[in-house]
Amino acid sequence: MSTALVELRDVTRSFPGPPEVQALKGINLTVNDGDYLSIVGPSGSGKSTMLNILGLLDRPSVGEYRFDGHLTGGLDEDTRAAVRAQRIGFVFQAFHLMPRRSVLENVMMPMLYSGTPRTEREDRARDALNRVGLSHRVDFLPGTLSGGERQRVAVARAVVTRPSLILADEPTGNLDGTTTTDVMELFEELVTDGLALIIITHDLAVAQRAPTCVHIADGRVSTPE
Ligand SMILES: Nc1ncnc2c1ncn2[C@@H]1O[C@H](COP(=O)(O)OP(=O)(O)OP(=O)(O)O)[C@@H](O)[C@H]1O
Repeated sequence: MSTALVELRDVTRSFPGPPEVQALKGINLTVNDGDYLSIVGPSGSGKSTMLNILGLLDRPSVGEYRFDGHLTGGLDEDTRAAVRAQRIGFVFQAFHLMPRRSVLENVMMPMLYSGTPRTEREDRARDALNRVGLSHRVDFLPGTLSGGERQRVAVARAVVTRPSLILADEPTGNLDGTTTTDVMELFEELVTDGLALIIITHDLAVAQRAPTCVHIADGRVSTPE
């Protein structure tokens, strides 16, 4: 049996408070290479907490998180940061691009501390931008782009390190209908190439595009479909 990319086992995350909040309660989740799943649930149900744990930005209070078969609980912060930088790409609702840097520089940024020579970083960033259909925008500043273009830059930045997993938190929340479809089609091409994609969304039409939709309510997975 091949190793799962992501495995949460009985994961609970409590915030001490007071009052104490149990944001996640006994979550089990397995994600394999090339899996595509959406996470939906009401505000405050634990979606971002789960994404933070999956992205190694936070740790379970109880339970285990294995990434590519390795237990992550005992890893120090530097190792976690390295795994995050090499294996996980993040896409956010508000794009989080650096406003004073060109599109190309934004996409080169995740490789800055990887030791990759500048020429290779630039080639890879140009490839990633080509991939998202923005080769004509490399020298632009993010503020001069449309919302859909900005999110495509963010997708290029997320994939430029060739990660195994993309975590997307409301990636279409600031986009209109047509642009949402464009960005989702782009994500889905990445899944076809073997990346695993986990997307948090309030948009049911977006959620239903994924073959697996995980519903969270009050910190528990309620009805996986
Ligand atoms: N750092 C924290 N300290 C204390 N409580 C927290 C913290 N982070 C999250 N919580 C609580 O945990 C619960 C889950 O929060 P979380 O942000 O994961 O929900 P969510 O489903 O992502 O919500 P939304 O859709 O509104 O973003 C909430 O009750 C929240 O108040």
